[in-house]
Amino acid sequence: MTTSTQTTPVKWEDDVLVLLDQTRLPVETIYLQLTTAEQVWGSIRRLEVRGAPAIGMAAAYGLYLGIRGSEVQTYEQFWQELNSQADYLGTSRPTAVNLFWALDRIKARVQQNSALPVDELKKAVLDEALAIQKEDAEVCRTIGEHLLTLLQDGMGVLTHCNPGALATAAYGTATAPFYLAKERGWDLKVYADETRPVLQGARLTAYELQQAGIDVTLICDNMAAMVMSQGKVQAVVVGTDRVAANGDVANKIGTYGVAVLAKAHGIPFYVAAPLSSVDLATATGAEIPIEERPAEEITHGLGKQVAPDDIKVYNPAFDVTPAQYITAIVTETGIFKPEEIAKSKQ
Ligand SMILES: CSC[C@H]1O[C@H](OP(=O)(O)O)[C@H](O)[C@@H]1O
Repeated sequence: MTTSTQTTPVKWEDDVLVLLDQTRLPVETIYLQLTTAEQVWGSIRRLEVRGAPAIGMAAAYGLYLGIRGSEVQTYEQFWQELNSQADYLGTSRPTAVNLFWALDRIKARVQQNSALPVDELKKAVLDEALAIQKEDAEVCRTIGEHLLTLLQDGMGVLTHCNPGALATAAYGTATAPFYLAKERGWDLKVYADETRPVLQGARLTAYELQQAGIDVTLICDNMAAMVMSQGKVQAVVVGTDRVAANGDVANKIGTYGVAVLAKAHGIPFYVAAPLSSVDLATATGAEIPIEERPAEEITHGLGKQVAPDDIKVYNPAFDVTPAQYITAIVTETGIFKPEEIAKSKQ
């Protein structure tokens, strides 16, 4: 199902979790071999694996790595160990709800099979992790099909951060229509915001779309208004880390500003959201936990000091775009007005 031009960020091979180290792209292609939950926790925290669906997939495999060597004998002991490992992995990053969704899904599978011996419960954990990854590729492709109905051949489309194949099992969420458009011979012109501070747009989106032969142009974040005013962009499509029940959307820092600009220029602003990112238990965006990251990501952003020693820094990794700025949220179940996002799960 995956096209050969896409890079796979997460693989389960020979009983080892293999992650493409996204901190080294686009200069180096390095694969990490992980065998413990602690290693997975560190990889998620350091952004070696990142992007909401990919974080969920990695955590799912991490949960298996955390319990596979356990010597517990009874279901009760296994359940306790599973919960302890899941709680630990859940502390790696706070904003992308896919992390918690994946861990909860595995716990539910174990609960449903509580009569099985421990060895078979372990196998069920791995099977569920594999299923999560397989389904994600299908989900992303379906989101892409829906998004394509909102776009037209020849359009300019702006995106922010990396909601791409590198963030998912395949296709990406917001980038899925770009891959599908390419398959159909359409000519979409993608504008990728570089996405400060750690440049996922420049390092990852520009890289993966270029690798796939998709027409992509890299711009600095502060060029989006100019590009829109010049009529180069007819739609914005972004990903998300969590959608609240009222249609507010958390995504990479800077997304809110792009949404305001899009509204000011009369450009539709679409959010691609797998249902694993839709969190109806969180009422509004104000309740979404926003990760704050180390000051060094700003003061030494490109491996070089670019700010004075001991400067005060504020580094929120995400912002919340209020529902009023969002034209539609696109999930695998269809296209929804933000205020009607609950219908996506019915
Ligand atoms: C489809 S992935 C959603 C999301 O993940 C990114 O965050 P990060 O790279 O920090 O994990 C970004 O917000 C993308 O839009």
